[in-house]
Amino acid sequence: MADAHLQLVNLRKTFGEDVAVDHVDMAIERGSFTCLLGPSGCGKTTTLRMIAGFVDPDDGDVLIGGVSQIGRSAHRRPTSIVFQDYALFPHMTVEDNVAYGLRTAKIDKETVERRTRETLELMGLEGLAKRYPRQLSGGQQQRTALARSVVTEPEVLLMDEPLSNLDAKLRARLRTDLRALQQRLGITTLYVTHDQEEALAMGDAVAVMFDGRIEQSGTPHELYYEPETPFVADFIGMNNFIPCEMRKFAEGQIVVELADHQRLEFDGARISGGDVSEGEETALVIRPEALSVDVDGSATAGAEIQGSLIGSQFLGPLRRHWVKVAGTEVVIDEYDPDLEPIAEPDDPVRVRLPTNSITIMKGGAEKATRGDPALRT
Ligand SMILES: Nc1ncnc2c1ncn2[C@@H]1O[C@H](COP(=O)(O)OP(=O)(O)OP(=O)(O)O)[C@@H](O)[C@H]1O
Repeated sequence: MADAHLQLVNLRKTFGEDVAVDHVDMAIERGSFTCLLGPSGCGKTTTLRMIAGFVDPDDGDVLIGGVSQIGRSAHRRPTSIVFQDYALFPHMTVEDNVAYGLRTAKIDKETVERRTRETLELMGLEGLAKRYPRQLSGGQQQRTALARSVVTEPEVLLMDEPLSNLDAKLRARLRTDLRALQQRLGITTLYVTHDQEEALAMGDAVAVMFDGRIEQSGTPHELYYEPETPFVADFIGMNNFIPCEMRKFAEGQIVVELADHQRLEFDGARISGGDVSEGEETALVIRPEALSVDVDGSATAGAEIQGSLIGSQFLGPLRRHWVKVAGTEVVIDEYDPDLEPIAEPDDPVRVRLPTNSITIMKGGAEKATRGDPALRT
């Protein structure tokens, strides 16, 4: 990376027998907003705490601006952290909470006052300066916590699920505010979340973590459209995994066979996770919105498969269909407001799979069988 500001090199942390963080490498660009995304217990917070200096790694390095932070205590690192519960001092006003970090750094009174005032203004908190945390809404507390973290002008801002205590509407709005603020400050930010929608909406880059490891890093667009592992394909957005066996795998021609012996032929498809050999169990991975369903099934470009309708639901902007294909439940979203129910349950239907939206995922067969219980028959 051209200008990696924060770098994690082979970072590892165990708690007894548990490997919480397993050889993690990351390079975070200066001024960028990077999300560390993963399910509960995958090691996100431990990674953040190692960067901040609250947890010592067993192995590896944390570099900021090329300088190792190992052996430096938390308050000597050029980092600042915003916690999920904000951790505001309840007995201090907003103003004193914000000024706290500057006062403990023994900065002169005038500078403390000026920087506190500027930061309160930046956060739109100037009218609340004399209030106590208990007199603030959740969103205002969150902004105060953020103000307290940026007032010391850290090089790297670390955030651990800072929006998760807020209701859904406010959370969605604050994403935009937070992102705008980070861009104005140009501060390198690592943001931990388990919410994939939040990560896609906010991150310049997203690193997906699972079981202590980084499964894949990339832009939100890359993670959504080019998942490299079954975990990422399943975790980011909704995806169908249709188990199949590779029958022919050659340049310009791919033939797969489903469990009910239907064959599909494509002249090309995205292959993910490595080559799939002939005879290998694999899965077709395809998004609900890329599929379409038809009763009469007039032929179009791309592969088609037969199935039977399980049911349909009207969901406002879309109609969602569940179709059983070779023993697997496939979800299909059609974004057409005029769409009427296409058939009755159990009626035969034809599902179209546009070739350019299919990923053949090595190792996907296992995911397809384990799968999401909601998608299993
Ligand atoms: N101080 C500790 N002592 C023992 N085990 C710990 C400690 N801190 C974390 N762990 C374990 O390390 C693993 C990773 O935890 P971590 O909190 O980093 O995950 P996380 O992805 O942040 O999860 P969440 O989203 O639920 O906060 C978990 O199995 C957790 O139980």
